[in-house]
Amino acid sequence: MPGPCILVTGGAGFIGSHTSKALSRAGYTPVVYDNLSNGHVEAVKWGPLIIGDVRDANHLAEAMREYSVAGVIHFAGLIEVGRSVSRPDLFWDHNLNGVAAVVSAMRRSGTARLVFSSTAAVYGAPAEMSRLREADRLAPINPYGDSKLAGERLIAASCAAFDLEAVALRYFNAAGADPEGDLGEAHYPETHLIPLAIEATMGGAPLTVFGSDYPTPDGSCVRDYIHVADLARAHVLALQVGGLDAGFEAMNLGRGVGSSVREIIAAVTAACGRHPAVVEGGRRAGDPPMLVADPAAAMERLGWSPQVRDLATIVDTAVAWRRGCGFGPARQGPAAA
Ligand SMILES: NC(=O)c1ccc[n+]([C@@H]2O[C@H](COP(=O)([O-])OP(=O)(O)OC[C@H]3O[C@@H](n4cnc5c(N)ncnc54)[C@H](O)[C@@H]3O)[C@@H](O)[C@H]2O)c1
Ligand SMILES: O=c1ccn([C@@H]2O[C@H](COP(=O)(O)OP(=O)(O)O[C@H]3O[C@H](CO)[C@@H](O)[C@H](O)[C@H]3O)[C@@H](O)[C@H]2O)c(=O)[nH]1
Repeated sequence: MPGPCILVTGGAGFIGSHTSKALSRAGYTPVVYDNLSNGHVEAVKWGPLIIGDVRDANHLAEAMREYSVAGVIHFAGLIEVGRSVSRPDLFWDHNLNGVAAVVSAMRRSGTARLVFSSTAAVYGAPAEMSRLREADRLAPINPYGDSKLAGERLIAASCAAFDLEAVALRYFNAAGADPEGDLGEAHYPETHLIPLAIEATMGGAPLTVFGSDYPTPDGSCVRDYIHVADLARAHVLALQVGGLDAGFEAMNLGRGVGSSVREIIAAVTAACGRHPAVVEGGRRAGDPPMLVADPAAAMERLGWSPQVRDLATIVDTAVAWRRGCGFGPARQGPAAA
C-alpha cells in the first residue's frame, strides 16, 4: 500500500467515499469496510473494499490488523431522521452497537485514533434561533440523534478509560458532489431535500415541503448545508490534530449559514433553469425547525474552513452529478433500492 492505511467504515457511502478520495490525496490508503446496504462498489476507487457489518467486532479487528491501520474513520450507520422515528430499534442497533464494535476492535488491534460521524441532530430542537456551539444543550428529539449522542458518549468514556483518542465531527447537512465528477450522492430510495428537488425538475415525483408553519422566516425548516468535499477535508485534519482535551473533542462542521426549504427550492430552480414540481405537506416526524452551526471550534482546532461558501455552488455540483447520471442510469430510481 502506498501510504498509511486508514479504515473507513461506511466508505462506500456519500460522505465516506468523498473522504476516501481526500485521504488518498493526502497520502493515505483508505481501506473501506462497508456492508453495501446503502453504499456503492463504484464509489470505492482509492483502496481496497472489505464487505462486512460494522457490528462485527471480530471482523473489524481482523481488518485493522491485516492492514496495520493508523486510524479509523467511522461513518457506517443509518442516517434518515424520519425513518428513525418509525424504526428506532434499527437505529440504536446499527449506530450504537456499531460504535461499540469499532471501539472494541480498536482496543484489540492497538489502534489509537478515531474520527466519528456525529450530527447536528444531537442538539435536538434548540430554543434559541442562533448558531449552535458545541457546549450548547444536547437534547435530541429523534432516535437518530439519540443513537448518535450515545455513540459520542461511549467514545468519550472509552477515551478516558483506554488508550484511545477521538474527534466527533457533528456535521450539519452534507450536500453537493465531487467537483471533478468522480462521486456524488446516490441513496436508493433518496430522502434528502436537494437531490429530490433536482429530481422534481427532471420529471421525477413532485417535492413535498414538510411543514410550512415552523417559527422560521418563511415557515419552512432551516438547515446549514455544507459541501461534502469540505466535510471530507475536515476528516483528514481531524485524524492528525494533536492535544485533544481529555483525548476527546466534538466539533461542528457547517458553513454557519441557514437556508430554508423554500430557499433550497429557489437555488435548485436557478441551477436547473426550471421550477421543481412542489406540493405542500405536513411536518415530518422528528424534524427540528432550525439547525445552523457555529463552526468556530473546527476552524480554530483543525485550521479548517469551508471553501465552498455559497449555496449556489453546492447545488450546482449536485446538479452536475445528476446530469451525469450519478453511478449510471440503471441505478437511478427506487427500483434499485
Ligand atoms: N448526510 C448527512 O447530511 C449527514 C449529516 C450528519 C451526519 N451524518 C452521518 O455521516 C455518516 C455517513 O452519512 P452518509 O450521508 O454518507 O450516509 P450513506 O448512507 O451514504 O453512507 C453510510 C454507509 O454505511 C454503510 N452501512 C450502513 N450500515 C452498515 C453496517 N451495519 N455495517 C457496515 N456498513 C454499513 C452503508 O452501506 C453506506 O455505504 C453517517 O454516520 C451519518 O449518520 C450524515
Ligand atoms: O422531501 C423532502 C425532504 C426533506 N425536506 C426537508 O428538508 C430539510 C432537510 O431534510 P433532509 O435532506 O432529509 O436532511 P435532514 O433530515 O436534515 O438530515 C440530514 O442532516 C442531518 C444533520 O442536520 C443528518 O444528521 C442526517 O443524517 C441527514 O440525513 C428538512 O427540514 C426536511 O423536513 C422536505 O421538506 N421535503
